[in-house]
Amino acid sequence: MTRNYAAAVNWQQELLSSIEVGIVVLDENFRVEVWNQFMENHSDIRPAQICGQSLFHHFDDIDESWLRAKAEPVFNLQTPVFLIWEQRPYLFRFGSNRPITSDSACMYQNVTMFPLTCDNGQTKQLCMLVYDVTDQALGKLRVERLNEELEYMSRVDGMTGLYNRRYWQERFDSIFKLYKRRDAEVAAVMLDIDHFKKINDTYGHQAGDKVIQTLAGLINQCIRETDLAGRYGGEEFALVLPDANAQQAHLVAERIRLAAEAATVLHDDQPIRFTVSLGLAPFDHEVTSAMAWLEQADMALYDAKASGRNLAIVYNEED
Ligand SMILES: Nc1nc2c(ncn2[C@@H]2O[C@H](COP(=O)(O)OP(=O)(O)OP(=O)(O)O)[C@@H](O)[C@H]2O)c(=O)[nH]1
Repeated sequence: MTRNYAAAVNWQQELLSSIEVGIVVLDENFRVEVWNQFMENHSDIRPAQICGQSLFHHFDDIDESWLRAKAEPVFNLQTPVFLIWEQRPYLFRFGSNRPITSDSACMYQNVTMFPLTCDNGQTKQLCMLVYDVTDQALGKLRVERLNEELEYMSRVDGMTGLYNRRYWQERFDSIFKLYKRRDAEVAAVMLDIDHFKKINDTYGHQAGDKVIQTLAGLINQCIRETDLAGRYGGEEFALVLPDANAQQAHLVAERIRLAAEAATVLHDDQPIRFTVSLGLAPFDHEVTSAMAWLEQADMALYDAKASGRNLAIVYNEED
């Protein structure tokens, strides 16, 4: 061995040891030929323990048939293959050395596999480069989570947890368009707390807020998951009940009305009772816009108020 050649081999060894990337060389049977310092540090497996042995023998949580299928083009077509953390968070289950306050117990990894070609042009080995992308992945996951939270907050009324008016209206408009093309039943409901001003005036605004929150909870208990409930205004709520004809929607409305009538809200040890009025409008193909449909429910609500309150009334064109 010449002096220059020996020095080059030494540098290569140092390079393999100091680089902050995992380097693994595998033969066609997935036996390990090279296992650098990065891999040793994170796995606690020394090269002498793993070289010459099957990778799967040491990492039985790696899905063998999946990895073999992924590596096939590297051996057969001599093309590189990339495994990214978004598809699988990691190939090797290594602990993350991030602070325990971070959300990751494991190291997120991107892995590149590329062919090592012999002089005769054949590929008998592949090289894996294992990149620690934990910071990048956690950053991206955090941004995604924040965006989801923002989207949720932009749709929901902070006081009740029901949809806010803007989002409810948006969904209502698309439901209207959908049912215009369908031959199916759906009903819109508007409901409003009776004499709410009196509740505010008697018990205070905070007590009024509690009544609104209690009613929102009752509405949620009385409707299906597929129904759409929103806070339309101060003490006014709007619902859409898919697959409900006038009679079925009236049953739901009555359930809400009776639940409100039976509820007691405690504020400063004072029991507060309240009732609600509801107006229902089953979808009618003749109706020309979502707004016109909602106005029918509003007219029925007006009717319920005018007829004495604590009532659920179905819109009737003749009235
Ligand atoms: N506590 C509280 N009050 C609100 C809120 N939004 C609106 N209000 C009050 O709700 C009251 C609604 O009063 P009105 O529209 O006169 O209706 P009402 O007293 O319920 O009478 P009817 O609907 O005719 O039975 C007003 O006093 C508003 O100030 C809110 O978020 N919290």
